[in-house]
Amino acid sequence: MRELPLLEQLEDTAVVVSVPLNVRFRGVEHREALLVRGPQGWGEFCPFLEYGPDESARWLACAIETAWEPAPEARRDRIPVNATMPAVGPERVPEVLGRSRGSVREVKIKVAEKGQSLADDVARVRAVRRAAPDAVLKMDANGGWDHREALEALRALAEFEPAYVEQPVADIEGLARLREAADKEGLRVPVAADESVRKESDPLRVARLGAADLIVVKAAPLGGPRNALDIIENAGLPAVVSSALETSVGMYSGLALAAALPRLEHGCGLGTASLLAGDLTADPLIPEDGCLPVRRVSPDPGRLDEFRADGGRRDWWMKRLSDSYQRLLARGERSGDAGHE
Ligand SMILES: O=C(O)CCC(=O)C1=CC=C[C@@H](O)[C@@H]1C(=O)O
Ligand SMILES: [Mg+2]
Repeated sequence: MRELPLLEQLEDTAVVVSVPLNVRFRGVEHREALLVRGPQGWGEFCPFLEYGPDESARWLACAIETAWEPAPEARRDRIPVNATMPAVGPERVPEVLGRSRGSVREVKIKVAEKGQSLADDVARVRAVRRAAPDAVLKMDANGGWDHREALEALRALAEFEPAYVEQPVADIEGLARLREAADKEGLRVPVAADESVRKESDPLRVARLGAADLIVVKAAPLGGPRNALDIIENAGLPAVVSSALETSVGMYSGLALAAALPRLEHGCGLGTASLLAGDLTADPLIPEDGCLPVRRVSPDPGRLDEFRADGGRRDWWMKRLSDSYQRLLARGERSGDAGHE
């Protein structure tokens, strides 16, 4: 980043919102976020509530980049996306898929949810196959299996010919070991790394250790689109851009990243605005025929009021903003009045 805006500039424009989801996703039922406004438009600072200041600082760098700096040069203006299927029962699958408009070309299905079994996963995947017979399927275990469970799951899921399984086990060495074991069995299921890229101090370790066939990249946890582009280039692996469950306003950082990528081999996980029961705009980024347009979204003032979080939640987010800002300064980012008009 060139220069950070002053903390006061961020605080002056900050609006804290809490938007309900229409289906529980990774334990979240309300998505909280702090929006800031810079010379380029709005940015969304929305680390999940349990994240500490070091991790959150990268999300703030992304919000600032999005609001204060022009997007990296775009190579496309429409992004193919996957529908995202939370760990719901099979009976809810048609309803969730129905929230995307038109045909759905790819579906990413959550598996390995705490308290559920492999049979639950297979039933959900089968229901998706039934509802979208021609769609490419992929699964995301969020590191929820151990080695033995993951191998068993890959065997059970192979019949659906997944494009990949995301983060089947939690750690990088485990991913490498699983790939080797799957290969020995002749299981042709590619492995993607997500948490092993965005939560590691060294996002390139996965690539160095040959622990994944591809990487999942998210603009916010990786410190913004430009940093994410550098990581992808240095990793030398195919990349899938995915959301961090932003509102349609924050989704722009992921769209800008996906638009700038030299190669885009898979649908991106940027269709998650359809998991929100409300959004900050009347024209949300809902996929149509498996694609999203690359466009910035400004919040509607009425909707900002509708979803505004006040009192204790606002105080909590303002403190988080300041803590994360201090971390960015401590990392050597310079503050100035960048972009001050
Ligand atoms: O990739 C997608 O289809 C949607 C985004 C998505 O799955 C996620 C968004 C935010 C937090 C993560 O737990 C989750 C993921 O693990 O990829
Ligand atoms: Mg994931």
